[in-house]
Amino acid sequence: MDDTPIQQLFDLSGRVALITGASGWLGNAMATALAEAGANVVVASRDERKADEARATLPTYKGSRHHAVVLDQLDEASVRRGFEDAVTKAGRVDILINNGHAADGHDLTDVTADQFQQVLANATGWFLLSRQFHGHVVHRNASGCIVNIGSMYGQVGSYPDAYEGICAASPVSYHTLKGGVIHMTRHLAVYWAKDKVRVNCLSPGPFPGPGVSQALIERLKAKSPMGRMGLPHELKGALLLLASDAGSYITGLNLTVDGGWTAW
Ligand SMILES: NC(=O)C1=CN([C@@H]2O[C@H](COP(=O)(O)OP(=O)(O)OC[C@H]3O[C@@H](n4cnc5c(N)ncnc54)[C@H](O)[C@@H]3O)[C@@H](O)[C@H]2O)C=CC1
Ligand SMILES: O=C(O)C(=O)C[C@H](O)C(=O)CO
Repeated sequence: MDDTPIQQLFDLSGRVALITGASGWLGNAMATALAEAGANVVVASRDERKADEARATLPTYKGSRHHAVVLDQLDEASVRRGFEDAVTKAGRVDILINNGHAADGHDLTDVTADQFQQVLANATGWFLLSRQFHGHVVHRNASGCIVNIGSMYGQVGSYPDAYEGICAASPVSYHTLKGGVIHMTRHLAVYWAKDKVRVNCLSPGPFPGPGVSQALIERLKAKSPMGRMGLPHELKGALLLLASDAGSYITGLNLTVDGGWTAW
């Protein structure tokens, strides 16, 4: 019986966490959660300046140090270089958060094959980064964990009139991507469990950022059992459960944080 006190189970002191898209709306909150739990955070972004700005906002505890690397998940060479750069700067990587994404604005009627493929390519990038991370952990004979950021829209479709008259409907390519990411999580979890690499998915519900119109927020609120939108800090607890020793026996899970959206 391990009698580690509960406070220490969530403690990430001394660990290194790499997070993609950390300059974004939810990425910044999740990077902050990792830093607040004591981790050394490596902020990855396509843009060097944005990565460094996001790094500079993170709190430090007990001598933790944060770093910034450039990584475009749609470019295989950039994924490889970005990960190597993270290892060079931080010494190693223990936790990988696949969070970055860019969806197209097109729906069923007008999306082209190239646009659709481009969105699905985000899953390829997450897979390549995960595979490199897995190799790194195995090479060090260590343990590690991956958290993929899914979506409620990887589990349920959006209702057809949700966006009508307000903006383009939630894109079909994005829904396909997120469903794929949730299932890739399960597949990698099963294969890599023996290598002490846990793989889980954290799927947010509606967490509209500053650019989302009030009209759409009202529509989404009307559908949400809790009657309100999620706030970025409300992902922190779930992220730390999956990324810390508190979740040591959890792998292959899709943990949904959606105010009840997918419950009905
Ligand atoms: N905001 C929401 O309501 C929800 C968000 N999510 C998921 O949460 C994650 C974060 O979303 P938000 O913070 O809202 O989005 P955001 O647009 O604010 O941030 C996304 C970040 O990903 C980065 N990114 C885009 N393409 C990239 C690439 N090729 N390589 C590396 N980084 C790239 C962007 O630069 C940006 O920093 C995404 O995976 C999204 O699908 C899921 C459900 C709901
Ligand atoms: O990005 C997702 O996945 C969403 O669930 C999107 C939000 O619900 C939304 O449309 C408001 O940001």
